[in-house]
Amino acid sequence: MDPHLEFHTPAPGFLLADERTESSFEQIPVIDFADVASTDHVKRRDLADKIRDACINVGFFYVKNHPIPESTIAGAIRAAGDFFALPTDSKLALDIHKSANFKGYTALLGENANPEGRGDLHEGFDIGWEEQGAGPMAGLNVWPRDSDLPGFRDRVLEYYRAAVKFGQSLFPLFALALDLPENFFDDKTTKPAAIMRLLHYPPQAPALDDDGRVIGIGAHTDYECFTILWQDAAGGLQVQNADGKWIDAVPIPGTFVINLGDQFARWTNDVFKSTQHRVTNRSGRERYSMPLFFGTDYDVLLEPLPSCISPGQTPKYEVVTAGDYVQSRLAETYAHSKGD
Ligand SMILES: O=C(O)CCC(=O)C(=O)O
Ligand SMILES: [Fe+2]
Repeated sequence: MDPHLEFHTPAPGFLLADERTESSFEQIPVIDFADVASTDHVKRRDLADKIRDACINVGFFYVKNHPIPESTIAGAIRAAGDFFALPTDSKLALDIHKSANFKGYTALLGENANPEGRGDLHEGFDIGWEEQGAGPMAGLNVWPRDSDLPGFRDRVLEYYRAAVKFGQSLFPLFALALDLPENFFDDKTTKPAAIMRLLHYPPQAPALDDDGRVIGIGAHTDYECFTILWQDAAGGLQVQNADGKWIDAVPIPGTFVINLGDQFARWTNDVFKSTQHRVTNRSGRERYSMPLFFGTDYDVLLEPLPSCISPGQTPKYEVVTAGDYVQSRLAETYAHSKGD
């Protein structure tokens, strides 16, 4: 049997629900992924245990020794710089509001991640899974003309494919971390609902956030299972602990940040944390980042895992499909600028 598919037998009576904490972390753990492709089950179990710890206590962790080549990252970031430097009219020709499935360009203040906010001080470019029939969120991406931006599409797709592959390699580890068979998510992630964004945050002018309602991206949780985030050296990402304190997710060269989203919180009845986070770019220079949000296939039901519900406990969330959930959250986020 392929050791990756080996079934892990949970300890008798093991209840993940008993592990739920409201811990007030002060630091975001760094996890070494050198053993991610190991066929040694003990090493993978060890990695999964570290992931479980981070998911239960923080909802965020850094990954070092990740598999994405630095040249692929550099190519995508160069593409982002070139794209956001285009004239506004060329970018608005790709306006996300013209797309049926949330693909394309979001102008400054076009998104409002926190409903209390007045628009987010970033611009973005979104692409996703192109295969038709993968649900209403899938469909063709929109791209600038190659003559306007030679090489853009190839560089962005090279990064997208590498990040999707990385994401696919994480699902078996999350399954192990949840004491499930490593292949638990295989039939739920056949058409990866993976949305990737290029983000550009101009330096934050002090006057803008007089009332704290216009920042780079307002406090929010992500909607999918997990996010693979590359951030540049500018800093400004913060993560909220259970006491409400904002902890800096300082950029660490050579790492990715992984954070959990609402789909995993729903599978686990909040044993795994979908942690609030926000960005304020006070570095005095441009900030670029690239999140890839990895969800399950559109029709997968977000049903709580039995091990995450204590006897007599009522599940916290109504069961919905993963796709309907993400689609409704995206609609809320962009409603703010629709029709402008
Ligand atoms: O830019 C970042 O560092 C975070 C972006 C983010 O939280 C998001 O797009 O959901
Ligand atoms: Fe986020």
